[in-house]
Amino acid sequence: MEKLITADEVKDVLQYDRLIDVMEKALVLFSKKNVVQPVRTVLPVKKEGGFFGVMPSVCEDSDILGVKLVTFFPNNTQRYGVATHNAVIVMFEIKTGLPKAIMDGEIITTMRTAAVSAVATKYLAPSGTRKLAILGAGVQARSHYHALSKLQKFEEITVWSRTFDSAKKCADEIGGVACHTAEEAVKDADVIVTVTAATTPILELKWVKPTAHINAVGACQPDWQEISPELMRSSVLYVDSKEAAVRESGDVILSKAEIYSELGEMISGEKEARRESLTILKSLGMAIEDSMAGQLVLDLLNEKSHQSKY
Ligand SMILES: NC(=O)C1=CN([C@@H]2O[C@H](COP(=O)(O)OP(=O)(O)OC[C@H]3O[C@@H](n4cnc5c(N)ncnc54)[C@H](O)[C@@H]3O)[C@@H](O)[C@H]2O)C=CC1
Ligand SMILES: O=C([O-])C1=[NH+]CCC1
Repeated sequence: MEKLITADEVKDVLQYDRLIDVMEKALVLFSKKNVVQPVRTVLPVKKEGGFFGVMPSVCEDSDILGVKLVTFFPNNTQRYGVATHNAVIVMFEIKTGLPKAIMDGEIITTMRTAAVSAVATKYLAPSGTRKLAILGAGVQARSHYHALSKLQKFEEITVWSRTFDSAKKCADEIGGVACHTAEEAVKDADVIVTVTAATTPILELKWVKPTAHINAVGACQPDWQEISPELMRSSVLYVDSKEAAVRESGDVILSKAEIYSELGEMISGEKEARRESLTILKSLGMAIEDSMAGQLVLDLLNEKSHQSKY
């Protein structure tokens, strides 16, 4: 094995511009059935109310063979002062199957999830978008602000979370305004991001603009919800993977909402980008996103070492 790559090294090279392009490619490859990837294996870790997820993927057309091992321990930040999501990614040579790198997967999880939401927002946000609302004030709240700001400068940004103090801290960091209620935060918002660890709905149909685009990123278990069933059923629903959405997403399963399209099908023009309708991306996270982001990190480290030599 050639490389062990730390979180700092990943952070040093990974940039949203390149990552957003790579995620767009990953979504299309997946929907065109060029990726072999089972729905995530999830093992519960009951004492901490968490889980251990195993996410392998192969894409022979892009020389990708990798796996992410990820944990979600929702009480970590409050109890132990560490991140709630932790991960490693292992990359293998497609030709020989030899392992080529083990890298930190926390930064990649943080950034690739926001980059996928940026891809969806690029196609689905209404014209004249000016206001972004973020529900949740943790790691993904911040990464979503950074990734979505690559698309445009928002005139207004609001943040709501479980406690006003955490919303205020996040809002101060990103130049937004903290709100006391989710309803207040999403009023007139063109783009809404739900990035909470909530397990019951926090966003209602009657609060949102009829043309809003919502990136629904939390609630990745079949009995967890972030979005009200009425809002799910009233929106044009996009998902990263249909197979995963009907197995893993409580928002999809419990509302019985109809899925309109995978993101990859919409990007490649097989399905419409319904920009002027109320749209939701239900994002669960896919293994191919991690493996392709992992390969991007290897490519960027390679480019960096060449630059320093010449
Ligand atoms: N779709 C995907 O690819 C991915 C999804 N996620 C999901 O995104 C969500 C956010 O992740 P992180 O920011 O890393 O977590 P985090 O632990 O850093 O932040 C979670 C935030 O949710 C808030 N929160 C917790 N319970 C709440 C409730 N009942 N109501 C309102 N707010 C509540 C917390 O106060 C905190 O601000 C999680 O559900 C996570 O599983 C994370 C990574 C990838
Ligand atoms: O894709 C991912 O890594 C995750 N999705 C939900 C929790 C972690």
